[in-house]
Amino acid sequence: MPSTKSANANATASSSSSSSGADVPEEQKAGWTSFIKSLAKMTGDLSSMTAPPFILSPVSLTEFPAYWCEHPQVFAQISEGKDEFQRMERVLKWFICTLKGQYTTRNEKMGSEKKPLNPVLGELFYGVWPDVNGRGETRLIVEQVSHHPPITAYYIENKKAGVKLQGHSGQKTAFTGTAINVKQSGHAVLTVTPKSGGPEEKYLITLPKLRIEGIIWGSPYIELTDSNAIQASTGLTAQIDYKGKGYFSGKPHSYKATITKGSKTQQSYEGQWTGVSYIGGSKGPVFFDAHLPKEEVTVKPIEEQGEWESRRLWEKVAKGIKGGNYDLAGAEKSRIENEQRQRRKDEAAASSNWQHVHFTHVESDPEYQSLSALLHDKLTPPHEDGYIFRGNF
Ligand SMILES: CC(C)CCC[C@@H](C)[C@H]1CC[C@H]2[C@@H]3CC=C4C[C@@H](O)CC[C@]4(C)[C@H]3CC[C@]12C
Repeated sequence: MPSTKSANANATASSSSSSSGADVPEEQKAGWTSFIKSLAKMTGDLSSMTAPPFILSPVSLTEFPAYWCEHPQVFAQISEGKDEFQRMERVLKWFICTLKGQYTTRNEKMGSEKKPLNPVLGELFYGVWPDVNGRGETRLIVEQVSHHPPITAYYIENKKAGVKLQGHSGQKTAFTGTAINVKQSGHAVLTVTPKSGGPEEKYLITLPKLRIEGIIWGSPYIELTDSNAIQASTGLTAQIDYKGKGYFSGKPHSYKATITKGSKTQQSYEGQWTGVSYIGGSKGPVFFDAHLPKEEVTVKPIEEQGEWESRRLWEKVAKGIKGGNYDLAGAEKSRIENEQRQRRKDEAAASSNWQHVHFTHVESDPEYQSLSALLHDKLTPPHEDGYIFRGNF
């Protein structure tokens, strides 16, 4: 049984800190225990739950879409693939290269997975990766398009390279007693204009499931589970299957991927998304090495940001969390939340709605609809909401 196996592997990995809450500061142990108890009663959205200070991150979820482009070179080079297979392989490589940043950065920077700041409706995040060696400038636009449930929409474009990504993301969470299962909602569509000529290509990217382990010890980390897919308008499909410690290789953060056309397998890949992966089997040529240095997004100084921009909006809360001044952090957070509640009341009274700045909501995303039809996958619903970028940089 897969579940037993992963639970055992995890227990072994953490045997040095076997007593519950071992990594929790002494004075926050009671708070951690009651947080775990409240997880059991959670109904799918833990973003608004109160958690003890040691587990709080000073970074808002609106910053997370930047993880899609911390290797801007790999992103830009997708359009230089010579044929549809090469371009799909480059899309897969780019997707795999984002995973380490997306799912392990907080552990690396802050010692464990943390609870991000829960964005307010209308929160914005802008960033850029400069043009280096003529690869072109890459721009990022993020907007929080829903607060309940939280949904973040984003748009990333390198005009010169002819590569752009539009997507949105939300999460449904469930507590198993020892781990948090996270199902991601939303999807992304990558549009590529091949440098070799020919029509624009679209790639639908579905999102993997997460399991947050290490909760009991107070040192959460993410393992990816199940699978996700990349479906190209050219008919090529990539499927990525994830396994933790003890499955494909005995190593955590492992994956296997295949590129297929119809029922024909074109190529397979395997390895660790946090390390090295190989073409064919584990003895094949290197496909991707995750030790490649990443480039963090460049953001305007806070003084030059507008009041809805994430780092300016959360400035004092972040300062409080970073400096251990949790009273300040708490007071500022309440001030922001009260202000939001008042806005919603005023809107209701005026029968008006909050207007998105950069995205238009559609009930069924037409690109999703046509690409998911090619994917022949029972787990992928035929329709999903879309947040379409209006083109206003
Ligand atoms: C750490 C424990 C106690 C609290 C858990 C907080 C939850 C809300 C956090 C922990 C890890 C977070 C995820 C980490 C990485 C990503 C990938 C990104 O592309 C979309 C958001 C998403 C999917 C985050 C959603 C929120 C998340 C699930």
